[in-house]
Amino acid sequence: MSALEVENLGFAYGAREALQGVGFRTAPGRFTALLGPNGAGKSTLIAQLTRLYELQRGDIRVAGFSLRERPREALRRLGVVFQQSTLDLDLTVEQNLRYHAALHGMPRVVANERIAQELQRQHLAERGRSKVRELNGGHRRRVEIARALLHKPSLLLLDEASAGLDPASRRALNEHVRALCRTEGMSVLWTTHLLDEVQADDDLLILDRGRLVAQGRAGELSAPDGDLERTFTRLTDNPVAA
Ligand SMILES: Nc1ncnc2c1ncn2[C@@H]1O[C@H](COP(=O)(O)OP(=O)(O)OP(=O)(O)O)[C@@H](O)[C@H]1O
Repeated sequence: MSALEVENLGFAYGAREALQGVGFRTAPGRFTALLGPNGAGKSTLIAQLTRLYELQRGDIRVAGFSLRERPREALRRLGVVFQQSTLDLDLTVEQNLRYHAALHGMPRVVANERIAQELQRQHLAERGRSKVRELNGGHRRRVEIARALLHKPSLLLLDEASAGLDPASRRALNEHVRALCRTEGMSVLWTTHLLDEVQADDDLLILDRGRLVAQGRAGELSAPDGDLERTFTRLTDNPVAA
């Protein structure tokens, strides 16, 4: 079964078409990059995936559950790290995670166990008692990943998760999430407008002006010369983002 299936998705803001006939599947245990220049429709797609916006045309399935027919089951299998951080800077890492677990009705004993496991997995075990304000940007993002994974979703969605980080932290975060796929079999959808966050072995989706213009293994899409930047520019008519 696919980790995520998007079927003939269409969305318009009034008369303005933001997504048209978008369809793809992502494989379990894989790092899938959704790449597109500004305005391509990435945020609109994410907003529908997370049910911030109602679906207009088409459907989305998470681990086989349709967002139209079984929205609760679908959302339960989805963990999301949004572009804008929603951590409370004046609470500790553990307090932030406990608060989230309580909001989701997780019994306290279960929550404490899951929090300890997740902090370990995100290499943050020593930072549980630190205030979020004391952490650097990369660590804060990893706290958000821990939080997104508390309810054990099968798909982790990261929306421009590296935005605002310096280049070294950006690379480290990207590597960290790849390692979750490799060693833990996590399915990931990573949206970005930055080509250097894509590697040859990734499954790649390229979105441009509301349409999916390419999908496949990144290394194959950039053949014959292996130059993904040239492929991206050709497909989207867009000079590459810095
Ligand atoms: N609230 C809105 N009202 C009208 N048009 C919108 C609205 N939000 C987005 N759009 C338009 O829909 C299209 C897709 O925008 P969207 O924000 O989904 O793209 P994006 O790929 O996420 O870009 P960015 O990285 O800049 O956020 C763009 O043409 C945008 O101008």
